Amino acid sequence: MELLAEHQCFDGAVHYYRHPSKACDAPMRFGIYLPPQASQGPLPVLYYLAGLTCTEETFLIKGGAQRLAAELGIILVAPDTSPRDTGIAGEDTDWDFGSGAGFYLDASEAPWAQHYRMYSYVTAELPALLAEHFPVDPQRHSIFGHSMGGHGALVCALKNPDRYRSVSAFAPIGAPMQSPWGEKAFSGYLGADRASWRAWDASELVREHQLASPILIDQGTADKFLHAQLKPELFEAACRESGQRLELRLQPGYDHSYYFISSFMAEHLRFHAAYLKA
Ligand SMILES: N[C@@H](CCC(=O)N[C@@H](CSC=O)C(=O)NCC(=O)O)C(=O)O
Repeated sequence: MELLAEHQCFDGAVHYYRHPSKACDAPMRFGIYLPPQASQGPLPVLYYLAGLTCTEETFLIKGGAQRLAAELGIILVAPDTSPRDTGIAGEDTDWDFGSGAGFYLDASEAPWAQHYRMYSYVTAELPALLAEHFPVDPQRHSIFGHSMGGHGALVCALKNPDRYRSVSAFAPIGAPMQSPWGEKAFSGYLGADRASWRAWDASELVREHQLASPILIDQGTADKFLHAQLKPELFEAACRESGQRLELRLQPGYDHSYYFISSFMAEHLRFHAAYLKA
């Protein structure tokens, strides 16, 4: 692992690393916030999956989570949103597909399948790497995210009900099979057979697997992507039908930005802390 940058922050530190990833067959980057308590022993970990166009820096710069993470003694981990510079033709052409848009799934379609394996990276390779190098408690992991990453967090949790203690999301894509962003990504990464897409759509997965803890979602009502892309009502309906407990909070006047995310960050951290400390 190569340390790219280190910044002291609320008596702890933000570090950025690059490392060779087996899952993605490419170098990957991630950021980590180590609160001051990290010098004293294993701590719980909260993963944050960022949205389209973001990097491993976006959440740690704009999310406003470190002050409370330092108080609560929680390690924050923010992976990049895709592999980069893989050499795949067209990788950097669109902002909503390819670089910065890995969708936290394992692609099955050439040429993406070799490198675009963000699900395996986030749920298996990265936790193993963290366990080797940082004082993380392997029994206490939770996950949250925004937009594409909010959906990714839901998928990671729903596919691994025993691995994550809690999941929450800011303005997640609620049902990617019924969203232009999702249809574009799934067509490219998974191919034309829509039946295979269901394994990567949270509104489908929640019909098969329910979580012991309730899911928390915040959604701004002034979000320009709300009606065309995010459609939280579809995820809400799937949760209702399957019996999954969900708290979907519509926040009047808030948009899709980190001004919205940072406004509710403390509530999400406290939500996760309740499960991580138990
Ligand atoms: N380029 C786009 C806007 C891209 C955008 O809004 N990205 C969001 C995530 S969207 C869903 O995954 C984001 O978090 N951006 C980073 C930020 O700092 O706000 C457009 O033209 O609309």
